[in-house]
Amino acid sequence: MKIMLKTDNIKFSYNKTNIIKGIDLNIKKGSFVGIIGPNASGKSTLLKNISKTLTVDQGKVYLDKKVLNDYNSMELAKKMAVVPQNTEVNFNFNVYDIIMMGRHPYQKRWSGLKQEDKKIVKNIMELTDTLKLKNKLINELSGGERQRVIIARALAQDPDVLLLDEPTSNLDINYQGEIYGLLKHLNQKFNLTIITVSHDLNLTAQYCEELLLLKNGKIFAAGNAENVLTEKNIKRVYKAEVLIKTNPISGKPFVTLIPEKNDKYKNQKNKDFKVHVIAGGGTAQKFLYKLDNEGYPLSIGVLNIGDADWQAAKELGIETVEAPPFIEITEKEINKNRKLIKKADLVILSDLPFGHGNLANLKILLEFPEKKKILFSNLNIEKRDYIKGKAAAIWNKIIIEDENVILLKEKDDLIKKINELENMEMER
Ligand SMILES: Nc1ncnc2c1ncn2[C@@H]1O[C@H](COP(=O)(O)OP(=O)(O)OP(=O)(O)O)[C@@H](O)[C@H]1O
Repeated sequence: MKIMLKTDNIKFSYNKTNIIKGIDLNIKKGSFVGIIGPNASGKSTLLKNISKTLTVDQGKVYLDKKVLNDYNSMELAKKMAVVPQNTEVNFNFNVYDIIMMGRHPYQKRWSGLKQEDKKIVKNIMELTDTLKLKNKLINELSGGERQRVIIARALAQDPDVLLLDEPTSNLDINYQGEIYGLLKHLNQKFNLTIITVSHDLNLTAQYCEELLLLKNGKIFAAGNAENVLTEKNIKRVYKAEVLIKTNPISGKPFVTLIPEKNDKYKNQKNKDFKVHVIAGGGTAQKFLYKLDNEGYPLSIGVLNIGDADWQAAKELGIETVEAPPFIEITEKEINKNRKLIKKADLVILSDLPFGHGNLANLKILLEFPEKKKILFSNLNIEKRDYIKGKAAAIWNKIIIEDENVILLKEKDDLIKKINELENMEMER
């Protein structure tokens, strides 16, 4: 496939500070590439290097096989258009005139606007939803409106390559989707090569077929969204803890920040009282967040993968024994759970329903009569027993015979109760 833009080991410094530290790009014609990376990793500088806004110190940039520096400005403007990060315009022209400026490389000196230019601009204004702004002055527009006008002006250049630096940073959620939808449309219909810089990992994952993850002036990872947007890569590059799920509609990765793990200002209590939770079906998710927030070291199991409690445990980074859904928990998983219970100072049994698949999660409590336990008793066990009284029989045995059981009706009382137990433990 034809290479539209290529760089060979390019380097660039601002005042002797090396910013771009050797980058090789091979961008195919008609591709849609997203450059991502943390603040100051060099994304905008790279974009400026490949658009001749800044000339590289070392290495070469080729646009359609020709060295970038050999293009004159008019030739380059017909081939490549740039939507910069800062879309402020110095002169207060109206929207129509601003977009028409994009036709400038095609106009001969002294010849006025051609019918064709007018037609192209009108089409682009329709595509970008800027027609209604036609007579407004550019400096009277909102940030988002101005951004769409600047994108329209770039499209009016009818380029082969479109470079955009954070094209949706000023846009509301509706226009974010619309602009990326428009870019995808132009990419697919007209084979326009598009390179965007963005901080929006999810929009990039959704629309760009290739991602370049920059770290400190170098490419850290490149490829499709599934390979680039991994929890490990994001932790290494952004130093952020995220959870990557799959967008159920597009099948693309979806990145969620885990606030609890990234909050430097959070009161880190780091208690020394270990709590193991047995739950399922989303019966524990609320109190898991509360316990984590209180600083209790937590473990949980055995949970079905995909269950709401499993999701919460993952988000909080809790040590979890997990099992595939719809099949009975195996001896191996039970054993892992056993080990975690052994290490815990307290076990909490949530008011989960029991079936054949998870009965082992209840039975295991019989093995630990000496361990402090909190059992939620608000929901009658008979109502949660889907195996003809088997679960109820075990539950009743535990609450009758086990002296370390505390029955709790209200989940809201949980923290208070645990604090009491923790204090008793410390006094011993
Ligand atoms: N004109 C300049 N003069 C000197 N240093 C600059 C200049 N422009 C950028 N830098 C520095 O170069 C580094 C890379 O900046 P750049 O704007 O390329 O990063 P970025 O990845 O686009 O960041 P952001 O995500 O914050 O927009 C930063 O440390 C920045 O301070």
